[in-house]
Amino acid sequence: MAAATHLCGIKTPYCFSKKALHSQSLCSQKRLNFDLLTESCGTLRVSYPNKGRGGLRVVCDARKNDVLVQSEAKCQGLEESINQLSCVMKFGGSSVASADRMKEIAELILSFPEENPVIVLSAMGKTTNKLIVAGEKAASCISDVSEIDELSFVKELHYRTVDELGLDKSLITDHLEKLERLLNGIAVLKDMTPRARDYLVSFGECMSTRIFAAYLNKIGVKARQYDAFDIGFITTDDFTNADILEATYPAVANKLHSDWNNDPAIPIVTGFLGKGCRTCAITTLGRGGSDLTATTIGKGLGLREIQVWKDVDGVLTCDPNIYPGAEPVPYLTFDEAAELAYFGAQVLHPQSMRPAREGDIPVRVKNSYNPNAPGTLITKSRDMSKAILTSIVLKRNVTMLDIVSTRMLGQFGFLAKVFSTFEDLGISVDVVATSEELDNVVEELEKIAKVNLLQHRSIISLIGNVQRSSLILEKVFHVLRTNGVNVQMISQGASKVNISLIVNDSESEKCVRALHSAFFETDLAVADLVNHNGNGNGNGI
Ligand SMILES: Nc1ncnc2c1ncn2[C@@H]1O[C@H](COP(=O)(O)OP(=O)(O)O)[C@@H](O)[C@H]1O
Ligand SMILES: N[C@@H](CC(=O)OP(=O)(O)O)C(=O)O
Repeated sequence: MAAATHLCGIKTPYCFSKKALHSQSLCSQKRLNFDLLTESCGTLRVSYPNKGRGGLRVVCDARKNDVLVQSEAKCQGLEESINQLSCVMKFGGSSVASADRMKEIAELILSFPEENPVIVLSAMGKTTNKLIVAGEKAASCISDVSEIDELSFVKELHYRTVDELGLDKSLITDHLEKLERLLNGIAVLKDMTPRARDYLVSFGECMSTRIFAAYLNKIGVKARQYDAFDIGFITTDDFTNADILEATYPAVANKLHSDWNNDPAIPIVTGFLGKGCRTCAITTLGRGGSDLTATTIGKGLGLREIQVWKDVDGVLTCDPNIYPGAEPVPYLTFDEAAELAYFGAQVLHPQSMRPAREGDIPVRVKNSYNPNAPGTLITKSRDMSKAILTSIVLKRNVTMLDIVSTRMLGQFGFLAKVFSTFEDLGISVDVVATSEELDNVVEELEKIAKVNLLQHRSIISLIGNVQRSSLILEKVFHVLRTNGVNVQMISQGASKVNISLIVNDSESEKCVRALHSAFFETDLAVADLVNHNGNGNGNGI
Protein backbone atom coordinates (compact mmCIF):
# COMPACT_ATOMS: atom_id res chain seq x y z
CA MET A 1 0.00 0.00 0.00
CA ALA A 2 1.37 3.43 -0.88
CA ALA A 3 1.59 4.73 2.63
CA ALA A 4 3.81 7.74 2.42
CA THR A 5 1.46 9.87 0.41
CA HIS A 6 -1.27 9.32 3.01
CA LEU A 7 0.66 10.07 6.13
CA CYS A 8 -0.83 13.49 6.62
CA GLY A 9 -4.44 12.96 7.51
CA ILE A 10 -3.82 9.41 8.63
CA LYS A 11 -6.90 7.64 9.99
CA THR A 12 -6.98 4.47 12.04
CA PRO A 13 -6.74 1.67 11.43
CA TYR A 14 -4.19 2.40 8.75
CA CYS A 15 -2.30 -0.24 6.88
CA PHE A 16 1.02 -0.15 5.20
CA SER A 17 3.52 -2.84 4.50
CA LYS A 18 6.22 -3.82 6.95
CA LYS A 19 8.72 -3.26 4.16
CA ALA A 20 7.50 0.28 3.72
CA LEU A 21 7.76 0.94 7.44
CA HIS A 22 11.37 -0.21 7.46
CA SER A 23 12.24 1.70 4.36
CA GLN A 24 14.32 4.78 4.85
CA SER A 25 12.39 6.55 2.13
CA LEU A 26 9.20 6.48 4.19
CA CYS A 27 10.98 7.66 7.31
CA SER A 28 13.07 10.34 5.71
CA GLN A 29 10.17 11.61 3.68
CA LYS A 30 8.35 12.41 6.94
CA ARG A 31 11.57 13.22 8.80
CA LEU A 32 10.83 10.34 11.16
CA ASN A 33 13.48 8.19 12.65
CA PHE A 34 11.71 5.08 13.83
CA ASP A 35 13.65 2.88 16.11
CA LEU A 36 12.23 -0.62 15.77
CA LEU A 37 12.61 -2.16 19.18
CA THR A 38 10.93 -5.50 19.53
CA GLU A 39 8.90 -7.82 17.43
CA SER A 40 6.95 -10.39 19.38
CA CYS A 41 3.50 -11.91 19.44
CA GLY A 42 2.63 -10.07 16.28
CA THR A 43 3.14 -6.70 17.90
CA LEU A 44 5.92 -4.54 16.65
CA ARG A 45 6.76 -1.72 19.03
CA VAL A 46 8.12 1.44 17.59
CA SER A 47 9.55 4.19 19.70
CA TYR A 48 9.74 7.75 18.53
CA PRO A 49 13.05 9.04 19.76
CA ASN A 50 13.38 12.18 21.87
CA LYS A 51 9.73 12.31 22.80
CA GLY A 52 9.51 10.27 25.99
CA ARG A 53 6.96 7.57 26.79
CA GLY A 54 4.62 5.99 24.35
CA GLY A 55 4.99 6.01 20.65
CA LEU A 56 3.13 4.42 17.87
CA ARG A 57 1.83 0.90 18.22
CA VAL A 58 1.80 -1.14 15.09
CA VAL A 59 0.37 -4.60 14.81
CA CYS A 60 1.78 -6.92 12.19
CA ASP A 61 -0.47 -9.15 10.23
CA ALA A 62 1.91 -12.01 9.47
CA ARG A 63 -0.32 -13.38 6.72
CA LYS A 64 -0.41 -10.20 4.71
CA ASN A 65 2.94 -8.91 5.86
CA ASP A 66 1.06 -5.71 6.57
CA VAL A 67 1.26 -3.42 9.53
CA LEU A 68 -1.81 -1.97 11.17
CA VAL A 69 -1.08 1.38 12.72
CA GLN A 70 -3.21 1.93 15.80
CA SER A 71 -2.51 5.53 16.40
CA GLU A 72 -4.55 8.27 14.83
CA ALA A 73 -3.89 11.80 13.78
CA LYS A 74 -6.78 13.48 12.13
CA CYS A 75 -4.84 16.04 10.12
CA GLN A 76 -1.74 17.10 11.92
CA GLY A 77 0.60 14.60 10.33
CA LEU A 78 2.16 11.59 11.91
CA GLU A 79 4.95 13.31 13.81
CA GLU A 80 2.58 15.27 15.99
CA SER A 81 0.24 12.40 16.66
CA ILE A 82 2.75 10.06 18.13
CA ASN A 83 3.26 11.47 21.56
CA GLN A 84 0.33 13.73 22.15
CA LEU A 85 -2.36 12.99 24.71
CA SER A 86 -4.56 10.52 22.87
CA CYS A 87 -7.77 9.70 24.74
CA VAL A 88 -9.74 10.32 27.94
CA MET A 89 -10.46 7.48 30.33
CA LYS A 90 -13.06 8.30 32.97
CA PHE A 91 -13.50 5.99 35.94
CA GLY A 92 -16.65 6.29 38.03
CA GLY A 93 -17.04 5.89 41.77
CA SER A 94 -17.44 2.11 41.69
CA SER A 95 -14.24 1.76 39.64
CA VAL A 96 -12.17 3.52 42.32
CA ALA A 97 -14.08 2.36 45.40
CA SER A 98 -11.13 0.77 47.26
CA ALA A 99 -7.36 0.30 47.20
CA ASP A 100 -7.76 -2.98 45.30
CA ARG A 101 -9.94 -1.34 42.71
CA MET A 102 -7.41 1.49 42.27
CA LYS A 103 -4.67 -1.11 41.71
CA GLU A 104 -6.81 -2.82 39.07
CA ILE A 105 -7.50 0.49 37.35
CA ALA A 106 -3.79 1.30 37.29
CA GLU A 107 -3.16 -2.08 35.64
CA LEU A 108 -5.95 -1.48 33.20
CA ILE A 109 -4.51 1.88 32.17
CA LEU A 110 -1.08 0.32 31.75
CA SER A 111 -2.54 -2.41 29.56
CA PHE A 112 -2.91 0.27 26.86
CA PRO A 113 0.75 1.23 26.40
CA GLU A 114 0.00 2.85 23.06
CA GLU A 115 -2.27 5.41 24.70
CA ASN A 116 -1.30 8.62 26.43
CA PRO A 117 -4.56 9.04 28.32
CA VAL A 118 -6.02 11.87 30.35
CA ILE A 119 -7.60 10.19 33.39
CA VAL A 120 -10.79 11.61 34.94
CA LEU A 121 -11.84 10.23 38.30
CA SER A 122 -15.00 10.44 40.38
CA ALA A 123 -14.99 10.31 44.15
CA MET A 124 -14.46 6.87 45.70
CA GLY A 125 -17.79 4.93 45.67
CA LYS A 126 -20.40 6.17 48.18
CA THR A 127 -18.28 9.20 49.17
CA THR A 128 -20.47 11.85 47.51
CA ASN A 129 -23.66 10.52 49.10
CA LYS A 130 -22.02 10.25 52.51
CA LEU A 131 -20.72 13.82 52.30
CA ILE A 132 -24.17 15.13 51.43
CA VAL A 133 -25.75 13.30 54.38
CA ALA A 134 -22.95 14.55 56.67
CA GLY A 135 -23.71 18.12 55.55
CA GLU A 136 -27.44 17.65 56.12
CA LYS A 137 -26.79 16.28 59.62
CA ALA A 138 -24.43 19.17 60.40
CA ALA A 139 -27.11 21.63 59.29
CA SER A 140 -29.73 19.99 61.49
CA CYS A 141 -28.94 19.96 65.17
CA ILE A 142 -25.68 18.11 65.67
CA SER A 143 -23.46 19.87 68.21
CA ASP A 144 -20.29 17.85 67.60
CA VAL A 145 -19.68 17.09 63.91
CA SER A 146 -16.98 14.54 64.72
CA GLU A 147 -19.83 12.29 65.85
CA ILE A 148 -21.39 12.19 62.40
CA ASP A 149 -21.12 8.57 61.18
CA GLU A 150 -20.81 9.60 57.54
CA LEU A 151 -17.79 11.77 58.31
CA SER A 152 -16.16 8.85 60.11
CA PHE A 153 -16.93 6.62 57.10
CA VAL A 154 -15.27 9.03 54.67
CA LYS A 155 -12.20 9.48 56.88
CA GLU A 156 -11.82 5.77 57.51
CA LEU A 157 -12.27 4.84 53.81
CA HIS A 158 -9.65 7.32 52.62
CA TYR A 159 -7.09 6.63 55.35
CA ARG A 160 -7.48 2.87 54.84
CA THR A 161 -7.04 3.25 51.05
CA VAL A 162 -3.92 5.38 51.47
CA ASP A 163 -2.55 2.84 53.92
CA GLU A 164 -3.31 -0.18 51.73
CA LEU A 165 -1.64 1.50 48.75
CA GLY A 166 1.46 2.15 50.85
CA LEU A 167 1.13 5.93 50.59
CA ASP A 168 1.67 8.68 53.12
CA LYS A 169 -1.32 9.83 55.19
CA SER A 170 -0.23 13.44 54.76
CA LEU A 171 -1.51 13.20 51.19
CA ILE A 172 -5.08 13.75 52.42
CA THR A 173 -4.77 15.00 56.02
CA ASP A 174 -5.18 18.64 55.05
CA HIS A 175 -8.30 17.86 53.07
CA LEU A 176 -9.88 15.82 55.84
CA GLU A 177 -9.15 18.58 58.37
CA LYS A 178 -10.63 21.23 56.08
CA LEU A 179 -13.64 19.00 55.53
CA GLU A 180 -14.29 18.79 59.26
CA ARG A 181 -13.89 22.56 59.62
CA LEU A 182 -16.41 23.07 56.83
CA LEU A 183 -18.92 20.78 58.56
CA ASN A 184 -18.39 22.75 61.76
CA GLY A 185 -19.17 25.94 59.84
CA ILE A 186 -22.35 24.40 58.46
CA ALA A 187 -23.29 23.30 61.99
CA VAL A 188 -22.79 26.84 63.32
CA LEU A 189 -24.93 28.36 60.56
CA LYS A 190 -27.45 25.52 60.78
CA ASP A 191 -27.73 25.88 57.04
CA MET A 192 -26.12 24.20 54.05
CA THR A 193 -26.34 26.55 51.08
CA PRO A 194 -25.99 25.05 47.56
CA ARG A 195 -22.58 26.74 47.43
CA ALA A 196 -21.46 25.09 50.66
CA ARG A 197 -22.85 21.76 49.42
CA ASP A 198 -20.70 21.93 46.27
CA TYR A 199 -17.60 22.79 48.27
CA LEU A 200 -18.43 19.92 50.62
CA VAL A 201 -18.77 17.22 47.94
CA SER A 202 -15.67 18.46 46.08
CA PHE A 203 -13.53 16.85 48.78
CA GLY A 204 -14.43 13.42 47.32
CA GLU A 205 -12.88 14.02 43.89
CA CYS A 206 -10.01 16.10 45.31
CA MET A 207 -8.96 13.16 47.49
CA SER A 208 -9.52 10.26 45.04
CA THR A 209 -7.38 11.94 42.37
CA ARG A 210 -4.56 12.76 44.81
CA ILE A 211 -4.48 9.19 46.04
CA PHE A 212 -4.52 7.68 42.56
CA ALA A 213 -1.86 10.02 41.15
CA ALA A 214 0.40 9.30 44.14
CA TYR A 215 -0.10 5.56 43.65
CA LEU A 216 0.83 5.74 39.94
CA ASN A 217 3.97 7.71 40.82
CA LYS A 218 4.81 5.16 43.50
CA ILE A 219 4.71 2.30 40.97
CA GLY A 220 6.88 4.27 38.58
CA VAL A 221 4.28 5.71 36.24
CA LYS A 222 4.64 9.45 36.07
CA ALA A 223 1.31 11.12 36.87
CA ARG A 224 0.17 14.64 37.76
CA GLN A 225 -2.97 15.53 39.73
CA TYR A 226 -5.23 18.40 38.65
CA ASP A 227 -8.21 20.04 40.33
CA ALA A 228 -10.57 20.86 37.45
CA PHE A 229 -11.50 24.21 39.06
CA ASP A 230 -7.84 25.26 38.86
CA ILE A 231 -7.18 24.35 35.22
CA GLY A 232 -9.91 26.28 33.45
CA PHE A 233 -13.21 24.47 34.03
CA ILE A 234 -15.28 27.65 34.09
CA THR A 235 -19.00 27.24 34.76
CA THR A 236 -22.14 29.20 35.45
CA ASP A 237 -22.75 29.90 39.13
CA ASP A 238 -25.67 27.46 39.28
CA PHE A 239 -24.43 25.55 42.29
CA THR A 240 -25.20 21.79 42.30
CA ASN A 241 -25.98 21.85 38.57
CA ALA A 242 -23.62 24.24 36.82
CA ASP A 243 -23.15 24.49 33.04
CA ILE A 244 -19.73 24.49 31.45
CA LEU A 245 -18.86 27.71 29.60
CA GLU A 246 -17.13 27.83 26.19
CA ALA A 247 -13.98 29.39 27.65
CA THR A 248 -13.31 26.05 29.32
CA TYR A 249 -12.25 24.26 26.13
CA PRO A 250 -9.22 26.35 25.13
CA ALA A 251 -8.18 26.95 28.75
CA VAL A 252 -8.11 23.26 29.67
CA ALA A 253 -6.47 22.30 26.37
CA ASN A 254 -3.70 24.88 26.82
CA LYS A 255 -2.97 23.84 30.37
CA LEU A 256 -2.93 20.08 29.78
CA HIS A 257 -1.05 20.29 26.47
CA SER A 258 1.61 22.66 27.72
CA ASP A 259 2.27 20.69 30.89
CA TRP A 260 2.45 17.50 28.86
CA ASN A 261 4.84 19.01 26.33
CA ASN A 262 7.10 20.45 29.04
CA ASP A 263 7.19 17.36 31.20
CA PRO A 264 5.00 14.40 30.14
CA ALA A 265 3.04 12.88 33.03
CA ILE A 266 -0.40 11.24 32.94
CA PRO A 267 -2.92 13.92 33.93
CA ILE A 268 -5.32 12.79 36.69
CA VAL A 269 -8.22 15.25 36.72
CA THR A 270 -11.07 15.62 39.21
CA GLY A 271 -14.40 14.87 37.56
CA PHE A 272 -17.65 16.67 38.42
CA LEU A 273 -16.11 20.00 39.52
CA GLY A 274 -15.75 23.50 38.10
CA LYS A 275 -15.31 27.11 39.10
CA GLY A 276 -18.20 29.60 38.98
CA CYS A 277 -17.45 32.44 36.53
CA ARG A 278 -18.64 35.22 38.86
CA THR A 279 -18.22 33.78 42.34
CA CYS A 280 -14.95 31.90 41.64
CA ALA A 281 -16.32 29.30 44.06
CA ILE A 282 -16.24 25.55 43.42
CA THR A 283 -19.29 24.35 41.50
CA THR A 284 -20.51 20.86 40.56
CA LEU A 285 -21.95 19.70 37.24
CA GLY A 286 -24.90 17.69 38.60
CA ARG A 287 -24.84 14.12 39.87
CA GLY A 288 -22.80 11.85 37.64
CA GLY A 289 -21.06 14.96 36.24
CA SER A 290 -17.67 13.30 35.76
CA ASP A 291 -18.92 11.93 32.43
CA LEU A 292 -19.34 15.55 31.33
CA THR A 293 -15.84 16.41 32.56
CA ALA A 294 -14.50 13.60 30.39
CA THR A 295 -16.33 14.60 27.22
CA THR A 296 -15.39 18.26 27.77
CA ILE A 297 -11.71 17.30 27.92
CA GLY A 298 -12.16 15.07 24.87
CA LYS A 299 -13.58 17.92 22.84
CA GLY A 300 -11.24 20.60 24.22
CA LEU A 301 -8.13 18.60 23.40
CA GLY A 302 -9.55 17.09 20.19
CA LEU A 303 -8.73 13.59 21.42
CA ARG A 304 -9.25 10.37 19.48
CA GLU A 305 -11.71 8.72 21.85
CA ILE A 306 -13.52 9.23 25.15
CA GLN A 307 -13.84 6.14 27.31
CA VAL A 308 -16.19 6.02 30.28
CA TRP A 309 -15.49 3.03 32.48
CA LYS A 310 -18.45 1.88 34.62
CA ASP A 311 -19.60 -1.19 36.52
CA VAL A 312 -21.82 -2.52 33.71
CA ASP A 313 -21.00 -3.97 30.26
CA GLY A 314 -21.98 -0.73 28.49
CA VAL A 315 -25.30 0.97 27.96
CA LEU A 316 -27.92 -1.72 28.48
CA THR A 317 -31.33 -2.37 26.95
CA CYS A 318 -32.87 -1.18 30.24
CA ASP A 319 -31.88 -0.36 33.81
CA PRO A 320 -30.43 -3.62 35.24
CA ASN A 321 -31.91 -2.71 38.62
CA ILE A 322 -35.35 -3.05 37.07
CA TYR A 323 -34.54 -6.08 34.97
CA PRO A 324 -31.24 -7.90 35.62
CA GLY A 325 -31.39 -9.64 32.23
CA ALA A 326 -30.82 -6.34 30.37
CA GLU A 327 -28.32 -6.75 27.52
CA PRO A 328 -25.54 -4.42 26.36
CA VAL A 329 -26.32 -2.25 23.34
CA PRO A 330 -23.29 -2.46 21.00
CA TYR A 331 -23.79 0.78 19.08
CA LEU A 332 -25.61 4.05 19.73
CA THR A 333 -25.68 7.43 18.05
CA PHE A 334 -24.99 10.61 20.05
CA ASP A 335 -28.68 11.47 19.61
CA GLU A 336 -29.84 8.16 21.04
CA ALA A 337 -27.40 8.34 23.95
CA ALA A 338 -28.33 11.95 24.72
CA GLU A 339 -32.02 11.12 24.71
CA LEU A 340 -31.46 8.07 26.88
CA ALA A 341 -29.44 10.09 29.39
CA TYR A 342 -31.86 13.01 29.36
CA PHE A 343 -34.82 10.75 30.03
CA GLY A 344 -33.20 9.25 33.08
CA ALA A 345 -30.77 6.40 32.30
CA GLN A 346 -28.33 6.83 35.17
CA VAL A 347 -25.50 5.36 33.13
CA LEU A 348 -24.67 8.69 31.39
CA HIS A 349 -24.86 12.29 32.60
CA PRO A 350 -27.68 14.07 30.71
CA GLN A 351 -25.41 16.75 29.22
CA SER A 352 -22.38 14.59 28.60
CA MET A 353 -23.04 13.82 24.93
CA ARG A 354 -23.06 17.48 23.87
CA PRO A 355 -19.27 18.06 23.78
CA ALA A 356 -18.67 14.64 22.21
CA ARG A 357 -21.22 15.34 19.49
CA GLU A 358 -19.86 18.85 18.86
CA GLY A 359 -16.30 17.55 18.64
CA ASP A 360 -17.41 14.37 16.81
CA ILE A 361 -15.39 12.25 19.20
CA PRO A 362 -16.48 8.63 19.71
CA VAL A 363 -17.50 7.68 23.24
CA ARG A 364 -16.95 4.12 24.43
CA VAL A 365 -18.79 2.90 27.53
CA LYS A 366 -16.82 0.04 29.10
CA ASN A 367 -16.92 -2.13 32.21
CA SER A 368 -13.91 -1.76 34.49
CA TYR A 369 -14.89 -5.05 36.17
CA ASN A 370 -14.98 -6.83 32.81
CA PRO A 371 -12.59 -4.98 30.46
CA ASN A 372 -12.83 -7.63 27.75
CA ALA A 373 -16.53 -7.00 27.18
CA PRO A 374 -16.87 -4.90 24.00
CA GLY A 375 -19.03 -2.23 25.67
CA THR A 376 -21.04 0.37 23.77
CA LEU A 377 -19.62 2.59 21.05
CA ILE A 378 -21.40 5.93 20.65
CA THR A 379 -20.82 7.80 17.38
CA LYS A 380 -22.46 10.37 15.13
CA SER A 381 -24.27 7.83 12.99
CA ARG A 382 -24.78 4.10 12.74
CA ASP A 383 -26.53 1.65 10.47
CA MET A 384 -30.19 2.04 11.40
CA SER A 385 -31.54 -0.25 8.68
CA LYS A 386 -32.14 -3.08 11.14
CA ALA A 387 -32.75 -0.99 14.23
CA ILE A 388 -36.15 -1.03 15.88
CA LEU A 389 -35.85 -0.51 19.62
CA THR A 390 -32.50 0.21 21.26
CA SER A 391 -33.22 0.76 24.93
CA ILE A 392 -36.08 1.39 27.36
CA VAL A 393 -35.66 4.14 29.97
CA LEU A 394 -37.76 4.90 33.01
CA LYS A 395 -38.05 8.27 34.76
CA ARG A 396 -40.08 8.01 37.94
CA ASN A 397 -41.93 10.52 40.10
CA VAL A 398 -42.92 12.87 37.30
CA THR A 399 -45.80 15.34 37.63
CA MET A 400 -48.14 15.70 34.70
CA LEU A 401 -50.02 18.95 34.19
CA ASP A 402 -53.24 18.66 32.24
CA ILE A 403 -53.90 22.18 30.93
CA VAL A 404 -57.14 23.08 29.13
CA SER A 405 -57.77 26.57 27.83
CA THR A 406 -60.73 28.31 29.48
CA ARG A 407 -61.23 30.38 26.34
CA MET A 408 -62.27 29.18 22.90
CA LEU A 409 -60.50 26.14 21.51
CA GLY A 410 -57.41 27.10 19.53
CA GLN A 411 -57.29 30.56 21.07
CA PHE A 412 -54.33 32.38 19.48
CA GLY A 413 -51.26 32.57 21.72
CA PHE A 414 -52.52 30.15 24.37
CA LEU A 415 -49.56 27.78 24.20
CA ALA A 416 -47.15 30.72 24.07
CA LYS A 417 -48.62 31.96 27.37
CA VAL A 418 -48.37 28.53 28.92
CA PHE A 419 -44.70 28.18 28.03
CA SER A 420 -43.85 31.73 29.00
CA THR A 421 -45.28 30.96 32.46
CA PHE A 422 -42.81 28.10 32.78
CA GLU A 423 -40.02 30.30 31.45
CA ASP A 424 -40.82 33.12 33.89
CA LEU A 425 -40.71 30.70 36.78
CA GLY A 426 -37.51 29.08 35.50
CA ILE A 427 -38.97 25.58 35.26
CA SER A 428 -37.90 23.09 32.64
CA VAL A 429 -40.98 21.31 31.32
CA ASP A 430 -39.32 17.91 31.25
CA VAL A 431 -37.72 18.13 34.68
CA VAL A 432 -39.51 17.25 37.87
CA ALA A 433 -40.21 20.45 39.78
CA THR A 434 -40.56 20.76 43.54
CA SER A 435 -44.11 21.05 44.85
CA GLU A 436 -43.50 24.64 45.90
CA GLU A 437 -42.58 25.60 42.34
CA LEU A 438 -45.59 23.70 41.04
CA ASP A 439 -47.95 25.65 43.27
CA ASN A 440 -46.71 28.85 41.62
CA VAL A 441 -47.12 27.39 38.14
CA VAL A 442 -50.65 26.22 38.84
CA GLU A 443 -51.58 29.59 40.34
CA GLU A 444 -50.29 31.41 37.24
CA LEU A 445 -51.78 28.98 34.73
CA GLU A 446 -55.19 29.05 36.39
CA LYS A 447 -55.52 32.65 35.19
CA ILE A 448 -55.83 31.34 31.62
CA ALA A 449 -56.69 27.66 31.89
CA LYS A 450 -58.19 24.81 33.86
CA VAL A 451 -55.28 22.92 35.38
CA ASN A 452 -55.28 19.36 36.59
CA LEU A 453 -52.18 18.28 38.49
CA LEU A 454 -51.43 14.57 38.21
CA GLN A 455 -48.63 13.36 40.45
CA HIS A 456 -46.77 10.03 40.88
CA ARG A 457 -46.45 9.38 37.18
CA SER A 458 -43.54 7.84 35.24
CA ILE A 459 -42.19 8.51 31.77
CA ILE A 460 -41.22 5.38 29.87
CA SER A 461 -39.00 6.39 26.97
CA LEU A 462 -38.54 4.04 24.07
CA ILE A 463 -35.28 4.94 22.39
CA GLY A 464 -34.98 3.57 18.90
CA ASN A 465 -35.83 4.02 15.29
CA VAL A 466 -38.93 6.19 15.22
CA GLN A 467 -39.11 5.62 11.45
CA ARG A 468 -40.66 2.34 12.61
CA SER A 469 -43.03 3.99 15.06
CA SER A 470 -46.12 2.13 13.85
CA LEU A 471 -44.45 -1.21 14.44
CA ILE A 472 -43.15 -0.11 17.84
CA LEU A 473 -46.48 1.32 18.97
CA GLU A 474 -48.49 -1.64 17.73
CA LYS A 475 -46.39 -3.89 19.93
CA VAL A 476 -46.32 -1.48 22.88
CA PHE A 477 -50.09 -1.19 23.03
CA HIS A 478 -50.51 -4.93 22.68
CA VAL A 479 -48.14 -5.53 25.61
CA LEU A 480 -49.69 -2.85 27.80
CA ARG A 481 -53.24 -3.95 27.09
CA THR A 482 -52.30 -7.54 27.95
CA ASN A 483 -50.93 -6.23 31.25
CA GLY A 484 -54.01 -4.10 31.94
CA VAL A 485 -52.12 -0.78 31.81
CA ASN A 486 -53.61 2.43 30.44
CA VAL A 487 -51.24 4.89 28.76
CA GLN A 488 -52.09 8.42 29.96
CA MET A 489 -50.09 10.39 27.44
CA ILE A 490 -47.89 9.60 24.48
CA SER A 491 -45.38 11.82 22.76
CA GLN A 492 -43.13 11.26 19.80
CA GLY A 493 -40.20 13.64 19.79
CA ALA A 494 -39.03 15.44 16.69
CA SER A 495 -35.63 13.92 17.48
CA LYS A 496 -36.74 10.73 15.70
CA VAL A 497 -35.19 8.54 18.36
CA ASN A 498 -37.68 8.63 21.19
CA ILE A 499 -41.29 7.75 21.91
CA SER A 500 -42.42 8.59 25.47
CA LEU A 501 -45.38 7.14 27.34
CA ILE A 502 -46.77 8.25 30.68
CA VAL A 503 -48.10 5.65 33.10
CA ASN A 504 -48.69 5.52 36.87
CA ASP A 505 -45.55 5.17 39.00
CA SER A 506 -46.99 2.06 40.59
CA GLU A 507 -47.24 0.26 37.23
CA SER A 508 -44.09 1.53 35.59
CA GLU A 509 -41.55 -1.17 36.49
CA LYS A 510 -43.96 -3.91 35.49
CA CYS A 511 -44.41 -2.13 32.14
CA VAL A 512 -40.67 -1.85 31.51
CA ARG A 513 -40.18 -5.55 32.22
CA ALA A 514 -43.05 -6.55 29.95
CA LEU A 515 -41.85 -4.25 27.15
CA HIS A 516 -38.30 -5.52 27.52
CA SER A 517 -39.48 -9.05 27.24
CA ALA A 518 -41.56 -8.31 24.14
CA PHE A 519 -38.90 -6.32 22.29
CA PHE A 520 -35.68 -8.03 23.32
CA GLU A 521 -36.34 -11.55 24.47
CA THR A 522 -39.24 -13.41 22.99
CA ASP A 523 -39.52 -15.33 19.77
CA LEU A 524 -42.06 -12.69 18.85
CA ALA A 525 -39.35 -10.04 18.90
CA VAL A 526 -37.17 -12.10 16.59
CA ALA A 527 -40.13 -13.00 14.38
CA ASP A 528 -40.90 -9.31 13.96
CA LEU A 529 -37.38 -8.67 12.85
CA VAL A 530 -37.51 -11.52 10.38
CA ASN A 531 -40.73 -10.10 8.95
CA HIS A 532 -39.44 -6.57 8.72
CA ASN A 533 -35.82 -7.11 7.79
CA GLY A 534 -35.77 -10.44 6.10
CA ASN A 535 -33.28 -11.89 8.54
CA GLY A 536 -33.24 -13.08 12.13
CA ASN A 537 -30.16 -11.27 13.36
CA GLY A 538 -31.16 -9.83 16.72
CA ASN A 539 -28.37 -7.23 16.73
CA GLY A 540 -30.52 -4.60 15.20
CA ILE A 541 -33.28 -4.61 17.78
N1 LIG B 1 -29.70 1.63 30.53
C1 LIG B 1 -28.73 1.44 31.42
N2 LIG B 1 -27.56 0.89 31.03
C2 LIG B 1 -26.56 0.68 31.91
N3 LIG B 1 -26.62 1.02 33.21
C3 LIG B 1 -27.75 1.59 33.66
C4 LIG B 1 -28.85 1.82 32.79
N4 LIG B 1 -29.82 2.41 33.53
C5 LIG B 1 -29.37 2.54 34.78
N5 LIG B 1 -28.10 2.04 34.88
C6 LIG B 1 -27.29 2.05 36.11
O1 LIG B 1 -26.20 2.93 35.91
C7 LIG B 1 -25.09 2.45 36.65
C8 LIG B 1 -23.82 3.03 36.06
O2 LIG B 1 -23.86 4.44 36.15
P1 LIG B 1 -23.06 5.19 37.28
O3 LIG B 1 -23.37 4.57 38.61
O4 LIG B 1 -23.27 6.64 37.14
O5 LIG B 1 -21.59 4.78 36.87
P2 LIG B 1 -20.23 5.37 37.37
O6 LIG B 1 -20.44 5.87 38.78
O7 LIG B 1 -19.33 4.19 37.31
O8 LIG B 1 -19.88 6.42 36.39
C9 LIG B 1 -25.18 0.95 36.52
O9 LIG B 1 -24.58 0.31 37.62
C10 LIG B 1 -26.67 0.70 36.44
O10 LIG B 1 -27.16 0.29 37.69
N1 LIG C 1 -19.06 11.82 42.54
C1 LIG C 1 -20.08 12.49 41.79
C2 LIG C 1 -19.71 12.62 40.34
C3 LIG C 1 -19.77 11.40 39.49
O1 LIG C 1 -19.71 11.49 38.29
O2 LIG C 1 -19.86 10.22 40.11
P1 LIG C 1 -20.02 8.79 39.33
O3 LIG C 1 -19.08 8.78 38.13
O4 LIG C 1 -19.61 7.77 40.37
O5 LIG C 1 -21.45 8.66 38.89
C4 LIG C 1 -21.43 11.83 41.98
O6 LIG C 1 -21.52 10.88 42.74
O7 LIG C 1 -22.40 12.31 41.43
